[in-house]
Amino acid sequence: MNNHDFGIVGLGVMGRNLLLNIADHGFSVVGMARDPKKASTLLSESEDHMQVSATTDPASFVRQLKSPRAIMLLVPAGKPVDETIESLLPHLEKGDIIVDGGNSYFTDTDRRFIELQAKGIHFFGMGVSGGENGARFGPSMMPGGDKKAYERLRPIFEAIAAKVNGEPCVTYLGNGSAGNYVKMIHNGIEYGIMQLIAETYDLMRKVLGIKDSLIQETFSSWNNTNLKSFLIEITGKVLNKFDGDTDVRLINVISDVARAKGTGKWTSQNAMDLQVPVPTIDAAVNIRDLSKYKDQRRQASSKLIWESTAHFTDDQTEILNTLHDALYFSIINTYAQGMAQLQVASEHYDYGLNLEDISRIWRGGCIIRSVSLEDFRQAYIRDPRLPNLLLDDKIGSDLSDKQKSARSTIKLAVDAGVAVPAFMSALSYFDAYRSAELPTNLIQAQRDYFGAHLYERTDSTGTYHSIWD
Ligand SMILES: NC(=O)C1=CN([C@@H]2O[C@H](COP(=O)(O)OP(=O)(O)OC[C@H]3O[C@@H](n4cnc5c(N)ncnc54)[C@H](OP(=O)(O)O)[C@@H]3O)[C@@H](O)[C@H]2O)C=CC1
Ligand SMILES: O=C(CO)[C@H](O)[C@H](O)COP(=O)(O)O
Repeated sequence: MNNHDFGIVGLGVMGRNLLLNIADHGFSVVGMARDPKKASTLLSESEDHMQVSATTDPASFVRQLKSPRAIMLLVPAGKPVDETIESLLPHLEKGDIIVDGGNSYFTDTDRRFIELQAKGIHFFGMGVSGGENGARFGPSMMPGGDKKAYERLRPIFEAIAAKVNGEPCVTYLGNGSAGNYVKMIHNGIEYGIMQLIAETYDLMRKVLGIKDSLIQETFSSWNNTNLKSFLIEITGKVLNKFDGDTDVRLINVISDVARAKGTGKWTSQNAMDLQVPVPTIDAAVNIRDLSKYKDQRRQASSKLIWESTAHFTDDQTEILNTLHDALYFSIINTYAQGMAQLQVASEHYDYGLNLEDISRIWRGGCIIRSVSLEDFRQAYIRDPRLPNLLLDDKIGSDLSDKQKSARSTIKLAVDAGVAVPAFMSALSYFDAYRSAELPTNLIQAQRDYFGAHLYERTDSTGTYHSIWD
């Protein structure tokens, strides 16, 4: 049998669900897993109307696909991707297409493209977002690279993508590794927003002393405001889950040691390389790292004492409104940082990104989907080369109105001694970005003092050195 339209290697959370989604849309599919149990799980989850087969053998997998073959990889990033490609290569023919749908590092995608091009195999990276449910019922997908190869598979991806107002949340994004790069930034923004939500929850429980049920109700109700988004929605649901064994809210028995697969760290590392500040994403990565020092944090908690001096006179509803606006302000600042990184990266790597397209395909299906994405889309329609969302008149004036809430929230946290690094970094980013003058003239002078590194003057061109003593 060699009649399947599409094949996926890696039948874990993403691969299995994406394959079932594709089959649900009338395409015939084959999956490959090394573990036979995963192959049989795919078959057991497929429905009568679907044409699905599964195998553990690369040769049989490739044989079952129509030529030229369309194969997607959904295996962990790094070595597993190279190993999987190696296992398939002996069975492939020129003209076949491999799509890497995992969270691969973008430079790996560039390398693989060159290696596979030399063998006549089309290869492109396509970030996929939406988790388990998104993969099964409509993800957001971020393809880049080999445009002709993408065009051949476009009908499949458009059919399975999430739809917003009938528009599919997938579009060709740009050259080379653009697809994996854009997904990396998506995840960096995801880290920032998740950290901001976690800090909001911390302020509610530790500073405002709000009981669990009201915290849960508050997040749920915020999903009916301008904060409406997937991450706010699931926060309400997460906080409403009770532990079957202990009858307490599950959140209260989950360890605070946070794990990470690396895409947030990559965003920060690459931002430093490109000299684009993304402080809220950096803060989110830092706190996940700090969370791992549980023993040290325990010791420090009994040594480094601070008695809260926080006091508030506003009633609870008013304080929660302030917190709401502070969170909104900080989330928009986080998107602004990630989008600014995309704008710079687009030039630097010659991706040719269109930020309106990216905002459009992030409106549905993905983890950072939110109602604000439509506002960003409109901002990029007004100015496709907008260097920073904060410079858009509408977004800028909205944030200027909300900044007061961010300031009072941070004051409250500082007085209470509760860490809010993401809130602080978002406000500092905003304040630094809106400063026509920064104190970095002093840094220039110091550099010239100790290292004759030269400085520029505000009143004339050229570079200068002074004898400072
Ligand atoms: N989970 C999520 O929410 C999301 C994940 N992603 C990305 O998608 C990719 C897949 O993630 P996910 O489905 O969650 O991962 P899972 O761990 O659930 O599944 C990955 C599958 O890859 C196979 N695999 C593991 N190691 C190797 C290897 N060395 N060679 C070949 N196959 C291997 C395994 O199957 P077997 O051992 O049977 O071969 C496994 O089932 C990753 O890059 C991830 O970062 C992207 C978006 C969301
Ligand atoms: O890509 C994703 C969502 O968009 C994945 O869920 C991602 O792997 C989560 O990252 P981490 O494990 O580092 O929190």
